[in-house]
Amino acid sequence: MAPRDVARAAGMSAGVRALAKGVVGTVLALGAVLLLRTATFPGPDELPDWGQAGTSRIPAQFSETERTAMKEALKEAIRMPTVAFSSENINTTALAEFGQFLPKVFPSMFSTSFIHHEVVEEYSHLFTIRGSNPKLEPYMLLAHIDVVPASEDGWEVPPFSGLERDGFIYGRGTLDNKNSVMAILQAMELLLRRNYVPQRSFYISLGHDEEVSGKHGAQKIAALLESRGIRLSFIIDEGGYIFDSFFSGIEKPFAVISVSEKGGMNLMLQVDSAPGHSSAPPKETSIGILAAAVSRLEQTPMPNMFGDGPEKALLEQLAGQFSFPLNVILTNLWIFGPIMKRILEKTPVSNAMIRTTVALTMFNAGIKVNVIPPTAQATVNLRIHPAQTIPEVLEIIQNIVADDRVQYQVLSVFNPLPMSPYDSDAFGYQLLRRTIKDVFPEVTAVVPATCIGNTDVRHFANISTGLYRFNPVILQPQGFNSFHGLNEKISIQAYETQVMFLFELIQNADVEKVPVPHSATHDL
Ligand SMILES: CCCCCCCC/C=C\CCCCCCCC(=O)N[C@@H](Cc1ccccc1)C(=O)O
Ligand SMILES: [Zn+2]
Ligand SMILES: [Zn+2]
Repeated sequence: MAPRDVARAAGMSAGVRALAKGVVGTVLALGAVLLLRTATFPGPDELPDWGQAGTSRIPAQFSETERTAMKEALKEAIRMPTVAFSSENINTTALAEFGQFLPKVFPSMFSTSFIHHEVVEEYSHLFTIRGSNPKLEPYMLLAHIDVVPASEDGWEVPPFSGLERDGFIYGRGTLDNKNSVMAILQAMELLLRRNYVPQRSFYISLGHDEEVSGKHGAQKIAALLESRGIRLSFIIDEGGYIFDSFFSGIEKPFAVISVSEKGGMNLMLQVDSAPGHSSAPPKETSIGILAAAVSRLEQTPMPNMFGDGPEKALLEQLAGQFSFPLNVILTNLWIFGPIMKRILEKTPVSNAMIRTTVALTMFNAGIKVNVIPPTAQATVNLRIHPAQTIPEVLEIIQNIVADDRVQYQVLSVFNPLPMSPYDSDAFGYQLLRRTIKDVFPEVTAVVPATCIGNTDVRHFANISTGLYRFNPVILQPQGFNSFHGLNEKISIQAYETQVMFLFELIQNADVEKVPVPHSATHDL
C-alpha cells in the first residue's frame, strides 16, 4: 500500500461522523432499554509500575555537545544515498560507505568487550550485546539502512542533502528508516559512555534491502540466528507510530503497535490468443479478455474479515478517546459491529485493515499498432488478511475471474504473520506501552493493529512469537505522506525523543517479567 493512503484515512472522520449522526437516534432509543457499556479501558496512566530497572537507573539527559553530535550524525547518515532500486540493483557504494561510517560515530559500539559486531551479506549489520543475566531471554531492535529512490523534483531541499531548516532535518530516510538505525545505535552509545551494562542480552539488526524484500539482509540475519539456535523474547521494528490529528474525533495522539502483518502475493495473469491483422479484429482479443478479468478483480472486494484480527480491540481501546456518542458505539461493538464493519470499508487504510486487498500494478500487452497481440499479461499485488490462507485467496480469485482462458502464475507469495500477543503477560508489548507512557505523556491510548504493509520483522517469525512494529515518532498526515514521498523530514526534537525512548526502553527491558497490574479488574 502507499503509506500516503493513511492520510486519506483522515477522511474517515467524516464517515464516522456520518455514522454517529445516523445511529445517534438508535443509540438513544436503545439506551433506554439496554445497559450500554461505556469506555473503561485503561490509559497508560493506569499501567503497572515497573519500578527501577536494576539499582542504578541512568537518567535520559543529554548534554548540548551530545545533542549537537547526534543531529550531525543523522545528517551525515542521510547524505549517503543508500538507495535500493530492486533486489538486483542497490547502491553498494553508499551501503559500503555507511558501514565505514558507523564505527566513526559510534566508537563504543565497536570497542566494548560485551558487544560483538558482524557484517552479514556485505552490507547488513548484526550487533550482539551480551547482558549480565543469562536467564533473561534476549530481544532484538530492528531497522533498515536502505531507502527508496528520490529525485529532486518537488523537494524543498535535495533529498540526500541532510539539510537543517526550521528545526527539521530533511532527506530521504529521515523517517524511513535511518532515524531508527541511528537512534538505536545512538541510544546504546550514550548508555555505554555512562558505563551501562545491560542485564538482558539483545541484538541490533540493521538490514540493507528492506525496501526490496529483505531477502539478502534481514532474512539472512534471521537464518543465521536460527542456525545458532537463538530464540528471542520479542523484536521491535518499524510499522506502527503515534498518530496525531488523523481523526477529528480524537483530540490526543494515540500509539499504534502493529501486532500482525498481512501476507503478500504477486500474481501474474496471462491470456494468449491468435495474433492477426488489426483491420479484421476478432470479437475478443487477449487484451480485452484480460482487461475484463482484472476489472472484475478490482470491482469485487474480497470478504470483509472485521472481527478476525486485532481491529475490534483497536476500536474498543480507542473508544475512550472519543466523545459521546462515538465512545458508546465503539465500546458496544457487540451491537454496532455490523455498521462499523461497513464504515471501515470506506477509506483505503481502514479497508486494508479488514480484508485482503488486490492492487493491479502492471499490465503488458501488444507489440505493434496494427497487430492483434498474441499475449497479454497483468500483475496483481495482493496483501492477504491474517484470517485468510493463500489457497483460499487463490480460489476466490479464480471464482471472480471465472474465465478459463486466463492462466495464472504465482510470482512470489508469503503467508500473513501470526498475531503476536498483546495481553497483560506479553512482555514486549507491555514494555513498549510502559516506555510510551514514560516518554510520551500526551499519548492516552496504545492500541494493537495489523500492519498493512510489510516489514523486515516478518523474516524472524521462526525465532520469536513477539513481533512488534512500532517507531516512537509522532506522525501527522503530512508526515505520513512523506514516507516514500516528497520532503521527508524529522524535527530535531522528534529525533532526540526517539533516542530518549530507546535509551529508556533498553533500561526498561532489564526486568525479569511483566509486573502484576495495580488493579486486577483492568485489562491491559
Ligand atoms: C482507526 C485507526 C487506524 C490506524 C491504522 C494505522 C495502521 C497502521 C499500520 C501500518 C502502518 C503502515 C506502515 C507501512 C510500513 C510499510 C513498509 C513498506 O513499504 N514495506 C514494503 C516492503 C516490501 C515488501 C515486499 C517487496 C518489497 C518491499 C511493502 O510493504 O511494500
Ligand atoms: Zn521502512
Ligand atoms: Zn519504506
